[in-house]
Amino acid sequence: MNTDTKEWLELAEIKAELAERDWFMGTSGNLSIREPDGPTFYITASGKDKRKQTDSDFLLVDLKGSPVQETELRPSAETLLHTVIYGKTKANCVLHVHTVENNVVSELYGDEGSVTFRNQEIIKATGRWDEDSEFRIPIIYNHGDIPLLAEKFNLHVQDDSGAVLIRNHGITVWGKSGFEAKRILEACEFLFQYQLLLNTQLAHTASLT
Ligand SMILES: CSCCC(=O)C(=O)COP(=O)(O)O
Ligand SMILES: [Zn+2]
Repeated sequence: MNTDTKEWLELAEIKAELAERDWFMGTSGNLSIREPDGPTFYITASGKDKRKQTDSDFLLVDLKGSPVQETELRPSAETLLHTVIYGKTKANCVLHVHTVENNVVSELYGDEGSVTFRNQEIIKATGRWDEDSEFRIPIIYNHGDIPLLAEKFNLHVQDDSGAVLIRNHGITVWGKSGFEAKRILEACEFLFQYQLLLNTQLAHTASLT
């Protein structure tokens, strides 16, 4: 496996940054980046500690998620979600992380099927620049059957950038570049932390009155 292509190095850099944030607890998370205009993408190997940097962190797969080169590595168990995005959008990077905050938000708002943010400057980081922009993140059930999960996930993939929460599991975001995908992911996690802190403060204030 060629480990010094531009895409490999970019994905390795993103992975290191997300690891620095401690967003890969318990081997969770998976990341991918598409080869330029290509039908192949690099994806994290399954089950690894993504905080570690090694020459076998990623493997190259096709749009069905099958390795295109001889390898002992297994692609991420959630590769199908990445193939859904690359198959129907012009996205070039997909990031999936489990954080306590994204899990708690997904549980709090899961019955509503989505969580919507408004009146937050950081919404601009998702590409929504109007003052009254809303940012709605769908929340889907965490089906253990990955093809079924991918089918449900597919219903929320239309644009070249976006985000979907999987209930009590994690978030998957995508963008036209690694930079955009990371920016959206960071904005989402900011909004989750804000919402949880706000809920706590409001509950505290209510308990005093
Ligand atoms: C250990 S978390 C369960 C699997 C998961 O949700 C995940 O994100 C990591 O799976 P992978 O096969 O990509 O390592
Ligand atoms: Zn996961």
